[in-house]
Amino acid sequence: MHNEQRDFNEQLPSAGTPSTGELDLEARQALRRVTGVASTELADVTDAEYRRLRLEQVVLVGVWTEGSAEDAENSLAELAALAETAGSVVVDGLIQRRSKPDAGTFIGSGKVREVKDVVEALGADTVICDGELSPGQLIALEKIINVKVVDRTALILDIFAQHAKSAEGKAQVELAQLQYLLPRLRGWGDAMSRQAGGRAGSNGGVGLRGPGETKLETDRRRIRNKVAKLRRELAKLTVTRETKRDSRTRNRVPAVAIAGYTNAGKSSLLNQLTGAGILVQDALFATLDTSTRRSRTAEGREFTISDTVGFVRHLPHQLIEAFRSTLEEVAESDLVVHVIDGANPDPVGQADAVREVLAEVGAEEVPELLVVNKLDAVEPDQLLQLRSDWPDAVFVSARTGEGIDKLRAAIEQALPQPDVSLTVCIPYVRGDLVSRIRVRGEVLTTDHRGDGTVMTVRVDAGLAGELRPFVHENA
Ligand SMILES: Nc1nc2c(ncn2[C@@H]2O[C@H](COP(=O)(O)OP(=O)(O)OP(=O)(O)O)[C@@H](O)[C@H]2O)c(=O)[nH]1
Ligand SMILES: [Mg+2]
Repeated sequence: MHNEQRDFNEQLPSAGTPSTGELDLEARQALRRVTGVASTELADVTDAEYRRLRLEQVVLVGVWTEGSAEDAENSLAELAALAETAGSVVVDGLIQRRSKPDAGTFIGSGKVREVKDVVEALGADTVICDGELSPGQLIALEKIINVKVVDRTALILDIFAQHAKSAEGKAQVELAQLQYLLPRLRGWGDAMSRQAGGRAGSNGGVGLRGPGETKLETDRRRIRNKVAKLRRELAKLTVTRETKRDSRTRNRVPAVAIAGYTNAGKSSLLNQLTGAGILVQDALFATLDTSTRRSRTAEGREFTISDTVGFVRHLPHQLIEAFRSTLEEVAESDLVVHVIDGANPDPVGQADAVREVLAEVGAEEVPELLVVNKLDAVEPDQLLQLRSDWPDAVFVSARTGEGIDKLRAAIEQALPQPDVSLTVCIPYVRGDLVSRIRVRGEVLTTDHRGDGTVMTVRVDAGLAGELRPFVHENA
């Protein structure tokens, strides 16, 4: 027990070190450093501090509780893609059919022995379970199988940690990791009883945090402090983001958000639409930071279009929570372009998963434009099926560019339309207003006169308000 605790403690900054930005970085890296997990000896792996998962040869284990065999296989195939994205080699995958996961060991105890045999035969060093397991289940499995056991949630958190780039993204991921970690710090049993002795006894005085306190309690307290600090940092970043968004709202530039399942081709589409040059990868969660580009409709009206983090089935709730401010941007956009990978075996299931997350962040009211992507790679039968499932969807290939013009037109159509018609006389010194009208609205007629330009225009309500002083009385 002592050894296990010591390991974890070494990975946190010591309490007395001055708090600087540098330390934060150090703390973050320290938390993820791999210490003592090179071997798969149980002694090294049973304390469940959040380690950077060093997954090499992995065996996947799933429980098939509902749906068809195909659904279960798709789910495991997705887990395999996640594991590969995290940098591991999948050596085997096993699914057990059960009415529900076993409370103690996730899969049935008989099956655990089989997994152990497979792990030994293949020389695997990690087992990844397709679900979110309780700390107890993870411990029980590790005890029997004798290698590291992690769950889907930890795997996704790890990929996010590897891919986070911006300060905000990193802070969001770290917050999610720590919240995942908190209930998983081990050693409850005897730690708590020692603790109780300390508290209730002579040690409960001034130095409450004295020698009677267990390592575990210290670790927990440090993590809680860190969580509070991250929350404060993120709150500040959220304010900045909101200020930006407010100024955009004031200017009433319509906002389009590209959302969808991970690897659906969201970044590829944004690149096609705007030449944005965003990283495209055949990897899950390649994009974690939203990037926004400006674009114009055929008539020259301006709008913004943003790429967002992809979704996945059973997206860890810690991540949804941590990425809430990012995801809320989707909720506040004027249009969600929901990109679907038409070549995936289960596009409908993926679309449902995306809509679930959208609803959870309050984006279900935003008009949705369905886009089926990867048209170049969809099998003819599946294409027929998709066209009948989603008759209103736009079918495109971000790779070949097919359908992109149609998509652009559909986006323009779905944007809020300028719907206030006015005749205005703009003095020649207010060229700025004329260009704003061109950017945000439509100019129907123009007539240059002595006192200025007389125009009949169609604009949004906000701009109409600004133009009120220039409304031409005897038009
Ligand atoms: N065949 C085909 N492949 C495509 C198409 N669009 C994108 N891809 C591929 O799909 C993979 C994922 O593309 P991305 O644009 O990175 O997808 P994303 O939705 O941004 O993914 P994440 O950011 O990881 O969630 C890449 O390998 C792309 O080359 C397409 O129209 N056809
Ligand atoms: Mg992307």
